[in-house]
Amino acid sequence: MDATTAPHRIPPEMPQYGEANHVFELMQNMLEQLLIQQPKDPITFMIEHLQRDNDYVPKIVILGPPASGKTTIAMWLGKHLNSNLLSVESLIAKEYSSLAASARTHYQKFQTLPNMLLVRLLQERLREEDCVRRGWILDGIPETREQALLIQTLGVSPRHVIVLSAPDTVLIERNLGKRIDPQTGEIYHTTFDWPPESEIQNRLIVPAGISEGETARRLLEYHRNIVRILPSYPKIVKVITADQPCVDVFYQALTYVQTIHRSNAPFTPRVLLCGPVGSGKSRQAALLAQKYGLVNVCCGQLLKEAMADKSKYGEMIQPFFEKETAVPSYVIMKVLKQRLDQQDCVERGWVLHDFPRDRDQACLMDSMGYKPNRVFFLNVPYDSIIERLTLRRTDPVTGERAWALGLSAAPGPS
Ligand SMILES: Nc1ncnc2c1ncn2[C@@H]1O[C@H](COP(=O)(O)OP(=O)(O)OP(=O)(O)O)[C@@H](O)[C@H]1O
Ligand SMILES: Nc1nc2c(ncn2[C@H]2C[C@H](O)[C@@H](COP(=O)(O)OP(=O)(O)O)O2)c(=O)[nH]1
Repeated sequence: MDATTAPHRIPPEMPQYGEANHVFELMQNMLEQLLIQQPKDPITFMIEHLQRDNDYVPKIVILGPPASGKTTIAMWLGKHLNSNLLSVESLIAKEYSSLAASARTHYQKFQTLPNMLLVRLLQERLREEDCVRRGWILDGIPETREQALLIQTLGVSPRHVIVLSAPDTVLIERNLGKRIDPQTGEIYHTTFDWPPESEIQNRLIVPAGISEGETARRLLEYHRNIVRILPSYPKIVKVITADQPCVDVFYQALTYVQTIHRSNAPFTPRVLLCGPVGSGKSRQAALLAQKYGLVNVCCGQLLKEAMADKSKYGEMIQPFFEKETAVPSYVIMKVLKQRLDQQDCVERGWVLHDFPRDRDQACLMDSMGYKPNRVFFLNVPYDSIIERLTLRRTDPVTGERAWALGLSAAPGPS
């Protein structure tokens, strides 16, 4: 096939640049907001969106039955992440908002809000600069599937949804000990979280709606709704047991909200296997190559092939093999570059082993622009390695390795 009909070669720098700068996610988030907000002037909107650079601010929903600790965890997360805590109470308490004023009236009468009113209140709040810049944490919102769907049509999509769970009996018992500081809004508990300062202790109040009957009624309401809400958030829900100390719940929640979900960006695996001889690099490389369609690149094998082909690098390598001395890193890197730049490695990705073997080689590889995006270090006890190496057999024809115990050999490098 001549150069005019050969497929267009994607230079390896392109996918690497896209991955390193999260270009795909950047464009995907901007496009998502563009289609949701439908601004009159898309160009200005896109420029402002990109300048805001708020694609990774917290967008968290915390759901759970009464007394499961939603507000407690939401408050602690809000402080830790410097983000905004939004609950029904905080939304209707908003000042200088006619919407909030009418919501307050309705809430005082019926202790609940119509779905559309709540969602419009939420939309008004999320558009404010602090929520745009520092993200938000919804405490107990949405309460119903209808609210979840309405919120989604507004384009408000959380990145992480945490669902707290605990047995009803535990929650009914727990709620009886709930106390609130009217000055700060902080939540305490007569048994699990009692403030040390006597000044705070003295001013704590017993909140409404914590009696056994009231909690049981709210639990019934919650169980009926939650099963219909969760399907709105496939793949981003994490259930955390709330029947454990608050601090443990908090740290599990914090760990989860700090994870970044896999994006839909095209991903070319560039895997590096490190580890002592006999740790299983060749075997794992062969299995990874087989499973994910990667190119299995064994550095040692490459050097032998270069010598067998009597290529110019092969002639440079030959003397070092004959004298059984280390081949200079820059020569190895040239052979490696030749292989990793081939179309199959660029398109399918690669799994490399037997190189780099030291820091200098790793820095050389990095400086040449070959940056693995997954690195595994195989750590095996010394005795196991000795046993494996004594039992290892290599096929002189195919180079495949197997165990003297008859373990089938995984396919060798390609
Ligand atoms: N993991 C926990 N272990 C023990 N007590 C907890 C735990 N989490 C919260 N609490 C206590 O339980 C009570 C209820 O907590 P919180 O108000 O945060 O729950 P909630 O889910 O927001 O409840 P509601 O939905 O009724 O507002 C508080 O007194 C709080 O201190
Ligand atoms: N028990 C056990 N043995 C393994 C495993 N991976 C590889 N082996 C065996 C197969 C080989 O005979 C020997 C060394 O494996 P290898 O893949 O050649 O090691 P490496 O020198 O490439 O790192 O150990 C493994 O995961 N478990």
